[in-house]
Amino acid sequence: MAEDGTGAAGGDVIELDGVEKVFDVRRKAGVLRRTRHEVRAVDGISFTVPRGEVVGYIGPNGAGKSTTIKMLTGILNPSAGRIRICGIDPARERTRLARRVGVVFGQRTTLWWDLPLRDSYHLVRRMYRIEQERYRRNLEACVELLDLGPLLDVPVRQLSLGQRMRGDIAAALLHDPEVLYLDEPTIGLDVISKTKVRSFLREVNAERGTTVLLTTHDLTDIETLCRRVMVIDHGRLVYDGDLAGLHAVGESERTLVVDFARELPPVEVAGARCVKVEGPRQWLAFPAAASAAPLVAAVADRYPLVDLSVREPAIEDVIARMYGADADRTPTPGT
Ligand SMILES: Nc1ncnc2c1ncn2[C@@H]1O[C@H](COP(=O)(O)OP(=O)(O)OP(=O)(O)O)[C@@H](O)[C@H]1O
Repeated sequence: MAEDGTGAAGGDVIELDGVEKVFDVRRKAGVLRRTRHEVRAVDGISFTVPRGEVVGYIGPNGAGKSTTIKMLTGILNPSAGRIRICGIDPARERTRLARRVGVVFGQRTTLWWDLPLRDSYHLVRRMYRIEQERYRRNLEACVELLDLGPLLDVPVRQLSLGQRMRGDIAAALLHDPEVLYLDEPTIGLDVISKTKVRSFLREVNAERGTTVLLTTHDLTDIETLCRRVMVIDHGRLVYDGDLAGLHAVGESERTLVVDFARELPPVEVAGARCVKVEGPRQWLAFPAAASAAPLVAAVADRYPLVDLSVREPAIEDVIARMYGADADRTPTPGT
């Protein structure tokens, strides 16, 4: 990627080399005394992301994900190492970089609380000096794909979490960013909103070739959107590959939750084991890297099936299993 930040087609859009972030934390240790210690939130991370790739950036709570994203936007300065986004150093040229990236933080909105969505978007347009025709085109596409039409005149504070999130994602895309950072974009959303957000992001990536870095605690986000996943733990990159590989390394399991027409003894099917029975409902654990289709076919063939769903393992479980810390535990079946 050109150092001048011109962002030539192709090449690596996100580049990190030996990046560290150390926080200096002071704690009260008496009436007048304060102790100081260091929190090494990001501890020597290197990776590159080529243009157009959608990458999952996952890890347990406190692993260093948000700190990384804040450094990639220029909000935080790295303590060591080198970062380039579209060839730009985020800490030195935050404003110039802002024109090339979009950011969505699931836990807080970038919209104006008391303004209707439409007015928030006008302000975004003026802030980024988006040319009128481009703005109209982008807004139209977002409104259609994210079902925002009926919400445009509603003040942001009156929107549900799912509606607000869709509104935030549209705001982040109005200036056609080349790179999109999404920090927990589906957190707290219902199933329908999650599906809408995921299919919209797929469309944006396919149509515009936007490079996406996504942090999430929801493995279905990763499964539907990312071919590549990076795992960070204690500030270090501990895995970089595809999701199937991650499941294989962690020997993780998914769960087929099956409702039968009546109560049955634990069913026996090849490739799965029954881990819980509750009335006519049973939980069958199977290797997460395997397809659910043959298992579903085998169960449907031999038993009176009413309904079924597939549960993904929790990201925390997958990572714990990577280290063998939890190797003997069966996944916690949901209800
Ligand atoms: N401003 C700060 N001052 C001191 N310590 C911080 C600061 N920001 C983050 N940390 C610490 O750095 C570590 C990484 O935090 P970070 O928020 O990046 O984790 P995360 O992976 O995003 O976690 P979560 O999934 O809970 O959002 C944690 O130990 C956190 O307490």
